[in-house]
Amino acid sequence: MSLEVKNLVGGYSQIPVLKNISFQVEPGQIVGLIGLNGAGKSTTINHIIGLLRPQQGTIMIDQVSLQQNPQAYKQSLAYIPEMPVLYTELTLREHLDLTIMAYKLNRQQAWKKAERLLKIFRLDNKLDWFPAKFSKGMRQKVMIVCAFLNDSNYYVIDEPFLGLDPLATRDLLHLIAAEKKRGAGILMSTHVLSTAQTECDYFILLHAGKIKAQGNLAKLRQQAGITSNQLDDIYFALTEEDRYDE
Ligand SMILES: Nc1ncnc2c1ncn2[C@@H]1O[C@H](COP(=O)(O)OP(=O)(O)OP(=O)(O)O)[C@@H](O)[C@H]1O
Repeated sequence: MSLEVKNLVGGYSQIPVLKNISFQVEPGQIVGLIGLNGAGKSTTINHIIGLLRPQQGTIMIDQVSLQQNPQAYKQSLAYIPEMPVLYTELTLREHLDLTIMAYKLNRQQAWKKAERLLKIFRLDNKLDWFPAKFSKGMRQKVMIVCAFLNDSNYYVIDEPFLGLDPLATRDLLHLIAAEKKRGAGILMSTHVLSTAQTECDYFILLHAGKIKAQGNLAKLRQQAGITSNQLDDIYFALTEEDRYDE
C-alpha cells in the first residue's frame, strides 16, 4: 500500500518538466517535497491529483491508477492547493456541504468533524461569509477544513504554511501529525526547511525536474558528505554544484 510515482515524465507540453521521477509515500509517513522555485514540485503534485497526464510512467494509489478507477483514486486523496480556490458565490457553509457531497460523506458525522475543525481555525462564526470577505489566510484555512473533512488515506499539500499565521501553522501541523498517527500518508511541498526537518520522515530533493536525492535525514547527510544534520545545510550542499545551471 502506498502512493507510488514511477518513472514519471510529464509537464505542460511536449517538452517535459519532470524527467523520470520515482518515489513513494507510505501510510503513516510524512514526505517533504523540497526544491527551488521552478524545480517541479507543483507539477509533480498536479500529476498526482490528475490535473496533468503523465507522458510516461505511472502514478498509483494503493495499486490503483486514476484511469483504472477514478472514484477509488480520488476518494483516497485529499489535496490542499498552494493558492486557495473558492467559489465566489458560495458561503463557507455551502463549501463544506459541497465537499460532503463530493466525497459522499455521512452528513451528520462530517458536520461534527467540520465544527471541530472550524473551531480550531477560528472560522466557526463565519459560516455564512462569502469568500470575498475572507483574508488570504482565512481562504487557506477554508481549504484546509474542506480537505480534512474526509479521513483520507493520502494528503497532498502544496506549500501548506504560505499565508498562515503562527497559530494556524501550529494547528495545521497538529492535524497533519494526527492524520499520520491514524495511518495516512502525507506529501507536502515546502520551502520552510526548518519545519520540514522536524515534521518529515523522508525527503525528496527535486532539482530542474529530476530527483537530486531522496531519503531520511541521515541518508541525505551521508550523501551530502557533511557533518551538519541541519536540512538547510544538507540541501545547500547537495544542490551547490547545479544551483545556477537550470
Ligand atoms: N501552467 C504552466 N505552463 C507551462 N509551464 C509551466 C506551468 N506551470 C509551471 N510551468 C513550468 O514548469 C516548471 C516547474 O514549475 P513548478 O510550478 O512545478 O515549480 P515549483 O517547484 O512548484 O516552484 P515554486 O517553488 O516556485 O512553486 C517551471 O519551469 C515552470 O516555468
